[in-house]
Amino acid sequence: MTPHINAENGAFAKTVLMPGDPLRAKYIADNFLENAVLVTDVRNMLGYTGEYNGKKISVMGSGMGVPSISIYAKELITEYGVENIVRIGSCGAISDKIKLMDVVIAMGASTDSGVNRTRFANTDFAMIADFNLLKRAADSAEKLGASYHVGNLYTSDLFYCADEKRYDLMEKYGILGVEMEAAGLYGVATEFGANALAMMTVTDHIRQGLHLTAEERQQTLNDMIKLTLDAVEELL
Ligand SMILES: O=P(O)(O)O[C@H]1O[C@H](CO)[C@@H](O)[C@H]1O
Ligand SMILES: O=c1cc[nH]c(=O)[nH]1
Repeated sequence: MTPHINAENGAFAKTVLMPGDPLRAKYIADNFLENAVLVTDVRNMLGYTGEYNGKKISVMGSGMGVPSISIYAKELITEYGVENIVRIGSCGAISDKIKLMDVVIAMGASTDSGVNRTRFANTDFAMIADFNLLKRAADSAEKLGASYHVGNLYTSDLFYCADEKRYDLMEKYGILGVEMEAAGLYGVATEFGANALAMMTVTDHIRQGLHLTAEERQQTLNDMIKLTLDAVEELL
């Protein structure tokens, strides 16, 4: 057990899906996994292990922001032997080329967070996804006919960012979506030798001021969960 995870040794599968919201972890366990059991609940950061088509898989909330996901991802890898972590989250789009409900697969994650510079001698380490997970996710999106984009994400420390110019710069540099954890997850996975991928559905359009309805959120969430489970099934 760790300060933040009260699961027994061996309680997690080698592949863990990580939504930000712990209730989304419960939703996935209840609706998409078989024989799911709660394995950790410290601070209500719920984690479950169950089966997908008879193969062991876990799902656990990460909380919001780089510090939160960094704690859980690090402990899962070093204390529970987790090998693959796939973040399934939401993001805001900037470019008009990206639409609400599209899926964004983060080949790389740019960030204003300082953690990766802290890690890498105050220089810039390119935070990238594991290629095998990335390819599987893109193949799964293709197979399911999802509207998806693969490229650079922006992980922000601020959800409420007053600097509008920052979005101009992001658009110019081809950022597909803004969220708050991927660069942290990629940093932890790189440091501790695991594989990571972040996939988001576009729930908000920052420029256009658009947001999904509750019903649309549920639909995109279900689609992304299915896409992700199919993408990782062969690795379970
Ligand atoms: O929907 P999740 O996975 O929580 O992701 C996004 O939503 C939260 C902000 O509302 C941040 O965690 C951001 O990254
Ligand atoms: O971090 C986030 C997540 C969803 N939507 C946003 O605009 N930002």
